[in-house]
Amino acid sequence: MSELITAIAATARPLLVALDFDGTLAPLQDDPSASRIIPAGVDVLARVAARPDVSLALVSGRALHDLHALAEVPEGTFLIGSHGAERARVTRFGLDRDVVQLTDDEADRLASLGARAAGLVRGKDGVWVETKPTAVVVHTRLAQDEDRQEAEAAALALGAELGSGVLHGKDVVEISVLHASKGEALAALRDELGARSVLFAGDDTTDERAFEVLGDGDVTIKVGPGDSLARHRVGSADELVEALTTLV
Ligand SMILES: O=P(O)(O)OC[C@H]1O[C@H](O[C@H]2O[C@H](CO)[C@@H](O)[C@H](O)[C@H]2O)[C@H](O)[C@@H](O)[C@@H]1O
Repeated sequence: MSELITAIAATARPLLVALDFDGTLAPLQDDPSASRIIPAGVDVLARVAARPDVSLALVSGRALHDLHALAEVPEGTFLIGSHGAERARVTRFGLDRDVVQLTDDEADRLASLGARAAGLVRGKDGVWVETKPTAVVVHTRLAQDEDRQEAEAAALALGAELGSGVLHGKDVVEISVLHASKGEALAALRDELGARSVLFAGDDTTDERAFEVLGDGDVTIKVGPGDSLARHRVGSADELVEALTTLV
């Protein structure tokens, strides 16, 4: 932890603090609608965002409207949703957002994906489908091993057939009709803001795309166990929030 705190203190300014949501700020839940940022996180993010030399962003796989509803972040926060396919900024009047426009082919494939995914989960206990503006997600957190393996294999095959991008995260297979990644979205936001350094924290394999685009002067933090390109590691959302207090 002390190495991480030293690295955070040494970041060049302006600094972009970009954080994943599920598993990073909000402990994982069986029901995604029950996810909440930990209370200490709400407070520290408000204080981080108030710093004149720091910008705050959440970079999530969540659909943007979902992320906005769950993340209690202050005005000015950038929200990147659907793994980079959606983007907005929080204002006092609501979200200032870029609306995703699907082509006819993408819209048709999304509709087919929804129908085919619904078919592949039928009869499998604990497997269900979440739909997003650019993707469908097959969730397997509550399934027993056999149903989980079958559902994930079928979802990956469906993704190869109809998707433009497939991500295999924690108990989810996400099939998108757009090419998007947290890495591309984070690099674009960094350029736009002219940030001299970036702090990014994430817990899942999908966050590795963001770690990939960061360099020596940046701070990369893996939350929890698992292989990672990140230089630093914390055990939980509480530890991450504790480290972020260094900024304020
Ligand atoms: O990029 P993230 O902010 O980590 O979002 C990734 C996915 O998060 C949600 O699923 C994950 O969290 C759920 C609630 O804790 C959990 O039940 C599920 O197993 C996790 O994979 C969300 O439902 C997905 O749409 C996001 O893409």
